[in-house]
Amino acid sequence: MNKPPIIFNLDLFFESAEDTPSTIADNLIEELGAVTGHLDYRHFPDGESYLRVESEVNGQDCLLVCSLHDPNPKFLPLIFTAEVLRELGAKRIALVAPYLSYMRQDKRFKSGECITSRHFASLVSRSFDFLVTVDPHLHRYQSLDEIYGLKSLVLQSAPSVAQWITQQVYKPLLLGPDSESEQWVAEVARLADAPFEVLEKVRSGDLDVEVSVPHVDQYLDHTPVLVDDIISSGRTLLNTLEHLNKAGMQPAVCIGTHGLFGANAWELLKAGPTQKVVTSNSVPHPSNAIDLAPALAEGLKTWLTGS
Ligand SMILES: O=P(O)(O)OC[C@H]1O[C@@H](O)[C@H](O)[C@@H]1O
Repeated sequence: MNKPPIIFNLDLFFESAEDTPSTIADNLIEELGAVTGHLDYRHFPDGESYLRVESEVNGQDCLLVCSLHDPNPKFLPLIFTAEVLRELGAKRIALVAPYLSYMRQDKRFKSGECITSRHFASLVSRSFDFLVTVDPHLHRYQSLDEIYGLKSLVLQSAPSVAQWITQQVYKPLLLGPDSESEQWVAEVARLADAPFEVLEKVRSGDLDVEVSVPHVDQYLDHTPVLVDDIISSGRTLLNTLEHLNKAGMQPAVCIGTHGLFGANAWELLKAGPTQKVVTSNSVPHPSNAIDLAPALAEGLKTWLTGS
């Protein structure tokens, strides 16, 4: 019989005690009947990393769970862990990154800009055998294969999001804030059996976003549900909320698959004309309400039982 996979929760080293704890790794251990991997990770006085694998990994599949928000401080420890596991004889090494960072700069918009998505992908691909993620920000890329050189599995949050909406929202009207969001909102609407509209957004800077007023007259008795893949500065949702409010719609429910909540985005959104702000647990946060572990576990089972 195959030995159970070993799951290392890298998030443990990057969350302070006050933060919302990451639930994905624990839930996956349960769903997959996996074993908890133990690492000793700390910093030397000069800031360099010390890392020791305390579990026996020889011949075993190892899964590294790492929510890749705030990716820069996590990246070196992540790569060091994968490399030492390989040296210690791990059979295969998977990166479980429910939120996959560095997908948004997919083009050189101004001369000299670094297309960070490509270089991040190439670095990750050197150290891992497999990558599983949820709703990566595929805008100009059609698939991860365009930039990643390893086997990958992309899962959709739509079934889990649709289930949450069906259970929690009365008469929902699903709204995507821009054309990029159509891919998510259309699928969620289909699964939740609800109507949807996609609005128009013009972004003229990191914090400068304008969203068109939608034609919502026929939906005034519906609960608007804004669905997007990422909440970062929150500007896209805040702008949309403002317009919906002016158009006389009820306070909206906001759903972001990945809640990054930069600066004061969370406070601003909570204070805005919104009923509720909800995210998946891809990034640990008080807004987490949608568990992605069951979907990730299903995807990982296929990889674990494959050759
Ligand atoms: O407006 P913020 O929250 O900064 O950014 C999130 C938006 O930026 C896009 O790339 C995402 O798809 C989402 O619509």
